[in-house]
Amino acid sequence: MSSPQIIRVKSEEDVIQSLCELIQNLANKAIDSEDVFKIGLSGGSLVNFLVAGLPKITTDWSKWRFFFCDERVVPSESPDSTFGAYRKSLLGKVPISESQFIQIDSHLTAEDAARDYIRKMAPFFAPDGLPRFDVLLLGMGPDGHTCSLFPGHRLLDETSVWIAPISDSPKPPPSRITLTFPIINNAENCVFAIAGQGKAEMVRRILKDNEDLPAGRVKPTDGQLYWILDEGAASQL
Ligand SMILES: O=C1O[C@H](COP(=O)(O)O)[C@@H](O)[C@H](O)[C@H]1O
Repeated sequence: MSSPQIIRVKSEEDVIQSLCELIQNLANKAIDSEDVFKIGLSGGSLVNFLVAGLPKITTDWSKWRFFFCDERVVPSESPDSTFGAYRKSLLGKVPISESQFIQIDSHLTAEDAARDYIRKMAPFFAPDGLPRFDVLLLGMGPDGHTCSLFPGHRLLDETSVWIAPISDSPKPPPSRITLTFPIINNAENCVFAIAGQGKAEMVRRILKDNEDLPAGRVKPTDGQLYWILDEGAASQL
């Protein structure tokens, strides 16, 4: 793994700008070489970052395919649905359609939804080996979780499936699906974009103290890891 690139900027607006410039570069590079750009989205604060920044970038939007790093198994009309959040706030701001999102089937149990999502994802990737995303956009909760991989949870050591179900998420809603570490760490680029003092302690525990927390286990084996931090988030480094 190459060493993580830690990009320190002043404000949340600067985090959004750096993040979206980086996404633009990576997207256009992938489109030039592969004619498609495969990006994994997280929920939470990332949604607002992307809604503010993506309308400003220049790219061929028709080539983008949106996957979910994790998703809550709730109807897309629910305020807890990550797809629902992007549909409500991003569609209409950039020229993309719902069909470019690889969505979960929320009518299924988490177990079946995870299996179904693997089936939906598979045709976008080479038939042998692990899926290799161009970019995974990752969040980090104040407890150090990323995707729906929570501290101390048995899914941290899951290596047998690309996507795992979780029905006891400590953060509501309890029923979710999540990428597992073998897939996360097979991505070409993993990007954390973090703003605010509220995450400063966790950023320090991961990046400085090297504590074994879920977000700290993101270490792409043959890819690049980025942490984009504003002054607040980087204040304990
Ligand atoms: O529950 C979740 O939380 C994380 C972190 O969210 P944030 O609001 O603290 O940024 C998010 O990355 C994940 O996708 C989501 O399901």
